[in-house]
Amino acid sequence: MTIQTTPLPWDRETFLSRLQTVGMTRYHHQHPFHVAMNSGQLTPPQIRSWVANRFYYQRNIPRKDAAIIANCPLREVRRIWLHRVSDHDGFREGEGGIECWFRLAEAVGLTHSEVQDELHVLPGVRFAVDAYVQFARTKPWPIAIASSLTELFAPDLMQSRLQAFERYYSWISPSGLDYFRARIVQAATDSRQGLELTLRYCSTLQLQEEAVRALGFKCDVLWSILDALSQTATPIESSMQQEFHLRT
Ligand SMILES: O=C(O)c1cc(C(=O)O)c2c(n1)C(=O)C(=O)c1cc(C(=O)O)[nH]c1-2
Repeated sequence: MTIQTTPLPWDRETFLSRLQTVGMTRYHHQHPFHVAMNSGQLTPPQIRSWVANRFYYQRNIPRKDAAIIANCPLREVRRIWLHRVSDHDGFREGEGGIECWFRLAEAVGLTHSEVQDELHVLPGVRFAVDAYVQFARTKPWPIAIASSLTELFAPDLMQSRLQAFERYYSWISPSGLDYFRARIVQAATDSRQGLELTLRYCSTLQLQEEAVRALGFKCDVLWSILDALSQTATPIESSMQQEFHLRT
């Protein structure tokens, strides 16, 4: 008779280091689009395109977080997660991260309505973001929480983005960058909470391995957004080019 033994879960340090390895090797800070952006090489139309497309990500984050809350039967976890929805949506008109993103959009020369109506959102960006929301709707909530852990790596990237924008893209009004200033602090809190929940509730080896895969999946989501932006001559670029050709 063979006795089936359940493999032991990783200890906390091993689990943490597996998660960190995924982030360090696959996070979108290394994508050529980000490297070009943070070294001042993007044109105004490319910046506009990034802002208009990233808006689609921003507006879907609270839907993703609401899906996690809906799937989680533990009120102590829901209590921790709930602020993420209002951080982005605000408590009233004119507040919250999405509103800040609209201000960034206006600062780079986009109108409120073209952003709101998603006029410039690329198919690849839509597919990637929708996949993230669907992932949160359909996966066990601790796994969906683990997929948010890219945020562990976001504050450093946002800090260098902020410096790059102030240095290379001075045509953008500094008040347009408030989203990043606020988010550097929020992302640090969010990722700390997400990490504690992941380490506590992904308590079997199977869940731990799935959490590491979830983080890889999320890196792919963010990477695909930038791939789509890199490979497409966007409507924003085309209209700007037409304007340019008319003037010259
Ligand atoms: O600009 C960025 O590079 C970046 C990255 C990430 C991330 O790593 O997931 C987020 C954000 N920004 C962000 O603004 C944000 O609100 C956010 C929420 C989440 C999430 O998965 O719950 N990630 C991110």
